[in-house]
Amino acid sequence: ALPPGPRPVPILGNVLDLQAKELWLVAEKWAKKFGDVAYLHVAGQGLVFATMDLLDKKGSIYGDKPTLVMAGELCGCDNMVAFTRYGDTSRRQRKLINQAFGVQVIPAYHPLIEAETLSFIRSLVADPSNYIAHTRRYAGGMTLSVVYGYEAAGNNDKFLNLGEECVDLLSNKIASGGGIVRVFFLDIFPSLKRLPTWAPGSGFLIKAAQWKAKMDEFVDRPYEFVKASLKSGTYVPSFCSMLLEDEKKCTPQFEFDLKQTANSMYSASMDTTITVFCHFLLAMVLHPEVLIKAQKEIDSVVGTDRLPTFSDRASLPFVDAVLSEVYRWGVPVPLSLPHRLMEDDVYRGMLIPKGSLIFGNVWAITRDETLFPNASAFLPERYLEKVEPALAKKRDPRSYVFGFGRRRCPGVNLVESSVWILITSVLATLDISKAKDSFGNPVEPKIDFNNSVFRMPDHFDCDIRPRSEQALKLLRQAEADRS
Ligand code: HEM
Repeated sequence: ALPPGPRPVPILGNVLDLQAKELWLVAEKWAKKFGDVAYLHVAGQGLVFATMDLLDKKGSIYGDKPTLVMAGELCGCDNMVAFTRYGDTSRRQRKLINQAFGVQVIPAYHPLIEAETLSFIRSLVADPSNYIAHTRRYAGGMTLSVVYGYEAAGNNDKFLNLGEECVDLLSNKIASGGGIVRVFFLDIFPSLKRLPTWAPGSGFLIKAAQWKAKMDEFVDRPYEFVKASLKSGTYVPSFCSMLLEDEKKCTPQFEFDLKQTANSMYSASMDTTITVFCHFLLAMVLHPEVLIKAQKEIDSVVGTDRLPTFSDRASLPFVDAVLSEVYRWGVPVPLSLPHRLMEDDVYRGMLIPKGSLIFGNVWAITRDETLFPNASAFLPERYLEKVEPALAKKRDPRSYVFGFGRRRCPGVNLVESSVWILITSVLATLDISKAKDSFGNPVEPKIDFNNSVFRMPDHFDCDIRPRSEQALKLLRQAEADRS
């Protein structure tokens, strides 16, 4: 039999069950009611919400991606790494990413990451309320630099703006998780894509053509920048320039792979990092006791005469616990990205049909009270407890917030370094608290989630300021040392 799930209506199935703005909240209820696998369908297309290691265990049959008519065929995103079908292309793409961001390569970027972190903190001090734009500049600027050798010109840079626009199009219009039904409608009735553009209800075709033009620009323009700078000899060494130097290797296929992969690395780095940083900020605003405890740890290990560096990490276990809890409590991608099952599978006697789309029910895992007592509370201390290695792995948010199996996020090594130094440096130099109204009373942050793929809080007010004169002096000093 199929796994259990909410009762479908005839023909259209569970369309109505999938309409929620924060679909992960509903998916958590399914996990409670139906267990670790819930099955739904939309006009026969199976959807599985899984809370356990289904996706990891049989990687070879769970590593595929769906062909999405809207995102792929109509909007030209089918060669983005997160959408490529499992096989030679996805293997070639992931090999390239590993060359850029494999665990052994990351230390080479430490100086760049430290410089970008410093510039991020400077921007936060100068203009604290624009923390989202600064984080985009930080994460996007870093990937633009590593991948294309391109230095972004401030927050208003043309490639950063293009990235912002296209990632938003992609996650909220073209391939949204919550708006899943919109995608499926076309995937289930693909003949709709042949509607003439004058036909009633065909507005989406015109939109798709506009979106495709934008997405093509997003893929082509930064790549053309590298090619042009290589030709004129003005290039700054980068992942692309390094691979393009060897002309013998530059077959059209290779260039196509490189261009797509470079774009995927750039596009995947921004909203993810913004989401994680916003959750960190929010946690600090709501939990001043955690902020103070983390600052004390940094002061006792690093002192106040220098900024933290990567070599301090092993001596800062509480800061590491804060980062783990930010991942778990914030859940940046709460339903992960869907995988496609390549053949029928039997799990605990239940049949999961070939072609089903499998969503990691990551939100439900993070709210599981047996793994995380008092799960909705922000409690970094839970990660300081010594537990059996197997349980520690199960509780480690890195086992699920970066996705699963053969499609697990290949940017994770970069994130582990860049987000760690980012929050450690912020804790060392800045104070974060609730915003104040005109009478000086603290204002509760207003939290809302309106992005369907990333659990990204809308902008909320908070107060960010230097911790002390000494912290400002250190920042100025570090800047002078770099220039
Ligand atoms: C805090 C930041 C990040 C988080 C939380 C995150 C999370 C994720 C998740 C949940 C997936 C889906 C995995 C799956 O389908 O099972 C994913 C895929 C991906 N991520 Fe990340 N990511 C982050 C940053 C980055 C960065 C900086 C890069 C740049 C290299 C990156 C590149 C990718 C790519 C290319 C994929 C598609 C992989 C594939 O389908 O084979 N991510 N990420």
